[in-house]
Amino acid sequence: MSSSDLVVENVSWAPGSRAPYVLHPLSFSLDAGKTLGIIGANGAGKSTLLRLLYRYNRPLSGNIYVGGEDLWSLRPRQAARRVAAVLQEQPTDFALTVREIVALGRTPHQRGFASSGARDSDIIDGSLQQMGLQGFQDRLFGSLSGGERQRVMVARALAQRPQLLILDEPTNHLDIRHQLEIVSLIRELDLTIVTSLHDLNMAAEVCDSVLLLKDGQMLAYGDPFEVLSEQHVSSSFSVSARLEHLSVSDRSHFTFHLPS
Ligand SMILES: Nc1ncnc2c1ncn2[C@@H]1O[C@H](COP(=O)(O)OP(=O)(O)OP(=O)(O)O)[C@@H](O)[C@H]1O
Repeated sequence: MSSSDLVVENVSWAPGSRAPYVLHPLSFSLDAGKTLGIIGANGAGKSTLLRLLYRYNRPLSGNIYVGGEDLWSLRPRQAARRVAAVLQEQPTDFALTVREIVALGRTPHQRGFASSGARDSDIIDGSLQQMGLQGFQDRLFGSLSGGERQRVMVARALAQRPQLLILDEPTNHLDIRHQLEIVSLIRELDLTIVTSLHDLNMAAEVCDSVLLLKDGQMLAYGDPFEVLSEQHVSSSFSVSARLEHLSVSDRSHFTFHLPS
C-alpha cells in the first residue's frame, strides 16, 4: 500500500454518463499531514473535484482511496469518520447553539441513539477552543456573523476527528486577521488537508503542493513554486501575472493585470 493518505486514480466527473466532462480524468496522491491547494479560475472545476473527495458525488470513472480504503466501498458513517468537509454553503440550523452545531461533528462516532459521552464533550471543548469560540458556545448560530459561522463550521469538522479535511474556500467571509488565523491553523493541524483557494499568494504560503485546474483539466500538480509560475497563472486565469520579489519579507508575490 502507498504511504499516501489520499490517492486519486483516473477520477473524472460529468453530470450524466453521456454529458461532457466537467472534470476530465486526473490522478494525484497526497502524503499524510500534507496540505494540497486546488487552484483555478471560476468554473475550472475546483468544487466539483472537492465534491468527489467528500463523497457527495460519485466519480464517473476512477477511484479515491483515503488511508488505503476505497472511499466508495465504505459505509457512509465509516466515510464520515475519515473525511470532513467545510463548504461554502453554510447550514440553516439557525436555532441551534454553537456548541450544538459543533457537537454534530461527533455523530459519525456515536452508536445508535447513544448520547454523547465525556470523551465527546472533551473533543467538542477542544474544537471550540482551537477556533477561539469558547465565549460563543451558547450563542445561537443564526445570531453570528459570516466569519464567526465559518469558524463554527471548521470547529464542527475538527470535532469529527477526520483523517482528511476538505475546505472549500475556507477564507471566504473572513477578515484579514481571521484569514491569517485559518492559515496558521491549517499549517498546524496534524491532518491531511485539501483546500480550494482563490488567493494564490496564500496558496503558495500555506500549501505543500498545488493542483492547478483549467476548464476541468489538471494543468499542473506539484510544488507551489513550480506550479504557480507566471506562465501557468497567466494562462489559467486569462490575465497577465507577474511574480515580484518583496525584499522586506524575502517572499515572492503575484500581481495581476488585464492583458493589453
Ligand atoms: N451538476 C452540474 N451540472 C452541470 N454542470 C455543472 C454541475 N456542477 C458543476 N457544473 C459546471 O461545472 C463547471 C465547474 O464548476 P465548479 O463549481 O466545480 O467550478 P469552481 O472551479 O469551483 O468555480 P468557482 O470558483 O466559481 O466556485 C462549471 O461550469 C459548472 O457550471
